[in-house]
Amino acid sequence: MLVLLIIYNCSDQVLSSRERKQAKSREAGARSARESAQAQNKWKSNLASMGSQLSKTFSRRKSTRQDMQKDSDQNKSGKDSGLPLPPGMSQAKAKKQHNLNKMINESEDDQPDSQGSNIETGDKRFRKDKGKQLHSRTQIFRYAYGQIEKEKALQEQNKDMTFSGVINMASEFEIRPRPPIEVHFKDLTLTLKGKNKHLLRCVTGTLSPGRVSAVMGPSGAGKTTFLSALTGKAAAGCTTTGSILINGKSDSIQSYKKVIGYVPQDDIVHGNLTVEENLWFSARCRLSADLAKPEKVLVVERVIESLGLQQVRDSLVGTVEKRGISGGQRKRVNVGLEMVIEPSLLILDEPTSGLDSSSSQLLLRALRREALEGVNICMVVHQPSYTLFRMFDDFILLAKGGLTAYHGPVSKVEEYFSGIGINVPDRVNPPDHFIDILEGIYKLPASIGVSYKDLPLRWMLHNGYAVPPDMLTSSGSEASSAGDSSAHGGSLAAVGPDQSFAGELWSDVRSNVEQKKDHIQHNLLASTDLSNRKTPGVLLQYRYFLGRYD
Ligand SMILES: Nc1ncnc2c1ncn2[C@@H]1O[C@H](COP(=O)(O)OP(=O)(O)OP(=O)(O)O)[C@@H](O)[C@H]1O
Repeated sequence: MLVLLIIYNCSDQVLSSRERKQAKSREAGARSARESAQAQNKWKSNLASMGSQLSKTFSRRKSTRQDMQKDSDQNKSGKDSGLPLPPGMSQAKAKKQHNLNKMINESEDDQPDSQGSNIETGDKRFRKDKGKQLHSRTQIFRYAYGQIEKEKALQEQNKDMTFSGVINMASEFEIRPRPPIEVHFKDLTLTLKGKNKHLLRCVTGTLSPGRVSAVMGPSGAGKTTFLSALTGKAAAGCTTTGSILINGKSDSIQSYKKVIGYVPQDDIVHGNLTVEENLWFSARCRLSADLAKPEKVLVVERVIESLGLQQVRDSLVGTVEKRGISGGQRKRVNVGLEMVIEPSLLILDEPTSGLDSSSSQLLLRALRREALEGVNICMVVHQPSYTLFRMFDDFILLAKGGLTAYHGPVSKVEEYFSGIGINVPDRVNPPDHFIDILEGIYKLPASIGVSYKDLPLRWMLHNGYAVPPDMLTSSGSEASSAGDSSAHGGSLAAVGPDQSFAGELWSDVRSNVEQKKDHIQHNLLASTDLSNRKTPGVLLQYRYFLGRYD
């Protein structure tokens, strides 16, 4: 008993001293990497300015060039002073030349040492050895921060680079681009079993790698349902029709679950762990098991850096009883948990809700950076500011009843709606205006001859999609029933008002039984893994769960 008490009392101290050591190594690694990056930048700029100075001087006199070379050689060997001047060179010119040579030598000295360059981004030896040379924590952190500094510089240089440009750059610098996942869905329809109620209807479109898509629409339109359908989680209790193609093949989306990140509306963080421990737990369990430790450190540090979590990395996330980090930081940790698994497809349900404008922008910038590596990102977002809205590539606007009112580039949405006579008034945020229309809050003028209930049908006809006969019979009335009824539950063919109480009860019971049955089937059916990633086994994951990170 006494021994147990001693162990219990000492365990906290052991852990905190380990954390202190870890923090020290990290700081040392980060400092060294930053100094190395600064030295490299200085060296590069010195070299560039010297290049121009040299070419000017060289072009002036050929004979001087020979002398300069001689002088430079002498300088390097330490015999630069007290020597007779070369014939034809004045004292002033010789002094200038001496300074130039000194600069060359200084900059060569400043160049990062062999160990530093050994662990820089894209170092082939390091990549081949998979980090075997890096033993100490400081070395590992130095590698990670060296890489992050380099990526930052590259990003700065290539602000306006396209996805394909980044892929080329990535291969040049040996940055791993993610295996791309393109999701194409056609006539995706989800009907609640037993109730014959549509939650999604005839949704057609494509989510492409390297793009960030925003899903918006009135409350209850089916945005969360759409995200769940994309990740293959909507099967329980629903009949799904239509097709989903992954990279052009009709494989199950579940086969790629190891490379799909899903951030639900609710928290998925562990309140009793620190921010860093949360991220490490996710990374260790879900990254490839054979990824070298320095690479894992790099992934985690990169996410901490890009989500602005440095200040709170060692803070407890917190629970209801024990207050931890702020709500906005907590949201970012939730996103970070899925970012550290290096997903190819990242689905997020309202990650910016409750965040102020600058935190939302920070988060979106971090996601845009992921997209540059080829990640396909799709997220539900509520009332984004105009600046935030313009940061998305694609826009999916859902109407009530799970129908699509628009799906295409953000840059084209206003053009499309103005084509049907709907113009965004001055100083009104376009997505807010379209959602107000779909809610029926903003009344469209009769002169344009379009009711808000017709917008999904308009979209289908505009794209030449097949329209279900019931929607065609009367352009307004059927679609309108989608809008109206969904206000009470999102149904096109919902339970009729004349249905008896017993009938309603029976359909509820049937629906519940169907949902439970599907849920069990869904959990039992194993799908073939096509993700090409081997994650740690259950036992190892359990070990990670029991211990904290090392
Ligand atoms: N399993 C289910 N059983 C019954 N109805 C469901 C089920 N899942 C979703 N719905 C209904 O489908 C409609 C769409 O729900 P969903 O959560 O997708 O809407 P949303 O657009 O994400 O809403 P919000 O913006 O308010 O979060 C809602 O009316 C909801 O009640």
